Parts: sequence; structure tokens; C-alpha cells
Amino acid sequence: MKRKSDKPIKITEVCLRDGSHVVAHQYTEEQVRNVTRALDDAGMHYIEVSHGDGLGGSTLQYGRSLVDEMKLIEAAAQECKRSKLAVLVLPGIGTAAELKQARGLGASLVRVATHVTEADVSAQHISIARELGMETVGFLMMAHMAPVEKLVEQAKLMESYGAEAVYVTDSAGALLPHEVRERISALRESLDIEIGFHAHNNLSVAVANTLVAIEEGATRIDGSVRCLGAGAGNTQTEVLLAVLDRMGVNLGIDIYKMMDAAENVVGPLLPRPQDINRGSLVLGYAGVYSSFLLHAERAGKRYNVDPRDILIELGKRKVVGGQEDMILDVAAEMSKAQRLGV
Ligand SMILES: C[C@H](O)CC(=O)C(=O)O
Ligand SMILES: [Mn+2]
Repeated sequence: MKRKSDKPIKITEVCLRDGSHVVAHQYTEEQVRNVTRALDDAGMHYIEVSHGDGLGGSTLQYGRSLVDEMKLIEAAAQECKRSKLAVLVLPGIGTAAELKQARGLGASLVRVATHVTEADVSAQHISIARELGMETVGFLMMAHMAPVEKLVEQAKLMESYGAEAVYVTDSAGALLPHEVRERISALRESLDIEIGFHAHNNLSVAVANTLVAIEEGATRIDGSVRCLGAGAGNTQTEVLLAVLDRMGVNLGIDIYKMMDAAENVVGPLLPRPQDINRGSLVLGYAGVYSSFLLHAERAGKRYNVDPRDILIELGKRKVVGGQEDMILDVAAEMSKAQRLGV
């Protein structure tokens, strides 16, 4: 494989954070320990643990966690012998106090996530993370919603605040390979820091998109074992590692051990197969935030509305992360319209 960066590729495994959406944030301490131990043993570079919506996400709006995420972070930290522990924080949801607590428990990297046009709200969290001595990464979500020039402008803001890498985050799994190529390439030309890529597999192109991102110079790459992430999940980590190995890129992570972790440890946690069903396909097709899938399915049941119609309407209204309450509103409106026959 020809890569436009000579820096080593670092993988962040997100099944214990993005996968938290899939299990409605019901991870137990034992599950987190078992998964972390298996990933650490395989040599995973970074393991991310937080509520699906980041530190402090356990609320009515986003869904309550079964176990306090700080307990889960602490448990994961105790299992990490080689892997580094990462957390995610969304300014406006997670606070500096929570970031400090996570740091104290052993998290050494933080991704500060904002909507793709709202990087300015990340300044304070990025600077606090740097003061805490954490590796600090910007995470521009719903990257398909901004034109390339806007994305570059926002990434440069994060760089100016002190981020050491910036991610193109395809939260809706809506980006096509050529769109990933133009985004990563533009960032590589404009930034001095590392570039990352986080995919969702709603249109079945997560691995392909990730390969394009790596070719274009992305060096921070996310994956989830067995696709255990929101919607149809993320780039399937063990598959990506096997493909990269076939392409001559060995990341020092044991592929057999990853396959075993996928089969024996993560597989049993899946509430249902992480395939591309009607709902997840619509997420990618309509460009809707992947973590809305479960909420839309629940709202659909409650109001007797097809979840696909809810998702398509949310896409039309350009609803973004943080507006989860709109899902119920839209479902209620649609149900009323159905009853009135309008
Ligand atoms: C808070 C989100 O779930 C972050 C993420 O993984 C994404 O936007 O995708
Ligand atoms: Mn995600």
C-alpha cells in the first residue's frame, strides 16, 4: 500500500465506547474488564471507554448507564498492561472535573468531540486536557455535513487550540470513498498535526473508506471489534487488521488474538447481529447520526411509525447529536399526521 504519511498508524478500539450505544449503555464492569484484557493481550494501541456520548453522557436525554463510567474506566485501566486508555468528551456534556477524574483513573488520551461546524466550543477542553498532560485529539463529528473548506477551517481551529491530531468523523456512515479522499487530502495539505478517521458502516464502505483515509495520510484510525458501534457499527477492527496485513502494513497487533477476542469475548455481547438492516442503511442513506438508530426504533414502536420515516425526516431537518429529544417530537408529529390522514 502506498501511504502519504510515514508516521506509524495507531488504532483506537471503540467497542467499549461507540458500542455502548448498541447495548443502551448497559455495560457491566466484568464485560469491560474481559474485553479490555483481551484487546490489551492482542496489543491494541488505544482502548476507548466512556458512555457512548462521552464523559457525563449518562442522562435521560442520552440514556442512563448501568454502571458509573468512572468505575468502568477504572476497571479498564487496571486491565491495561500495554494498551493506552482513551476517553471521549463532548463540551457541553462532559466537564473539566470529569476529565480530571478520568485522567486520575488512568486515561492518557482524550478525544474532544464537536459537531463539524462547532470546533470553537472545544478550546477550553483541549487546553485543560493538555494541562493535564493528556494526548489530546480533536474529533469533528458528522463530517459529511460540511463542505471540505469548512472542515479544514474547523480542523485548523482545533490545531490552534493545541490538538495533536484531528479526526474526520463519519458519524452517519454517509461518506463515500471519494469524499473521504478529498477530506483527508485537504487536511493533510493544511495541517501540521496528525489526521484521524472514524467510520460507520451503514453503507458497507467503512473498511474501504478507512483504507482510502490511510492512503491519503490518516494515521489515527478507529475500529470496533465485530462492528460493535452505533448504527451498523464502525470499521470492523479485526477485518481491517487482516486487510492491512495483506497489503503489507503490519501494526504489531496480533490478528489471531483479535479474531479470538471478536469470536469469544465481544461476540457474546452483541444484542443482535451488527449487520446492515433497514434502519442502519437509512442512517447512511439519509446522513443521520448513527446513535439515533435505537432511539428511532423505540420512538417508532411507541408511536406506531416506521423508524425509516422518522430517520429520513430527521435527515431532512438536519438534526445533529445533542438533539435526541427531536426524535420523539418527530415521531409524535408523524403519528398525529397518520391519524389525521394528512
Ligand atoms: C458521541 C458520538 O457517538 C461520537 C461518535 O462516535 C460519532 O460521532 O461517530
Ligand atoms: Mn461513532
